[in-house]
Amino acid sequence: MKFSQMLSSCWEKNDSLLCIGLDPTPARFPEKFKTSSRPIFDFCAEIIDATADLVCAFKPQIAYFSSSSAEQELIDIIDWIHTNHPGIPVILDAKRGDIGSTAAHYAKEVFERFKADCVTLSPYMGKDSVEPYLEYVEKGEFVLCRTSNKGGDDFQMLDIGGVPLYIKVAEKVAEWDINGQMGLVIGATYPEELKKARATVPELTFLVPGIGAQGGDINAAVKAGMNKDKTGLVINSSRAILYASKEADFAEKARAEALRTRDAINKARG
Ligand SMILES: O=c1ccn([C@@H]2O[C@H](COP(=O)(O)O)[C@@H](O)[C@H]2O)c(=O)[nH]1
Repeated sequence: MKFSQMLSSCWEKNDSLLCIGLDPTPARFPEKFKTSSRPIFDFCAEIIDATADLVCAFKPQIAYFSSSSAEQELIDIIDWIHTNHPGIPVILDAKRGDIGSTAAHYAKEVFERFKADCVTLSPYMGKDSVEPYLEYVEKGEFVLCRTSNKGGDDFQMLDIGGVPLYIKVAEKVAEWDINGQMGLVIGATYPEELKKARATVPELTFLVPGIGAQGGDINAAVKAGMNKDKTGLVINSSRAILYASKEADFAEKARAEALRTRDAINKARG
């Protein structure tokens, strides 16, 4: 099934725009994982099983796996989601960007080796750097547009002939997206920009990090970024859910935080 169809059906089935980010940091895991031979896999699997009915997607961040030489655990956790919670899309947050010949290998890695349904990409190297991903027509790509961090101002807010660069990126992505598979990354920390981007590209889906640990306002972000159908958003929270408790009740507390977040998003949708 196409990534866009998987996402739409999870928005509806789970009544949720919430995406849980899988950013596993072993030092923050509960005690019991100290004796596990695969702590990253075991921790993520428990979080996934406790929350799968509350989300529209899971978003593993590749650096948290590769920095611990845990690529096999990443492969296994994506397989775990597809096998045990079929239909929930996996967005691999890898922020790739390189010349076409190299991008073809990154695309093969993300879609064939890791078997993710979607990937995050940098727009900095232009159209030919994203084209190899688009050849996987069933898959999705979210392109960095207005990132959630303060340093995003350095380039994204530069005036490019009367519009900020992030708006130019939004326009370009809409132009490149001939197959309805692309979207934008826009931080919940910037509701004004969410609103302007939504007005510029009403049809694109936005991946929205920055609520939870980064302090973005859920109500403001949802109201600014949702589309005319009150969807069009994949709102990510990682640390606030994963580390809601460091005790034996971590999965239960993660579920409670996920439920609270999903409901706050839905309240804002109206
Ligand atoms: O603009 C961006 C793009 C990506 N991220 C990623 O999202 C999560 C956020 O984690 P929290 O714990 O909810 O803050 C993380 O994987 C980032 O790499 C982002 O924050 N901002």
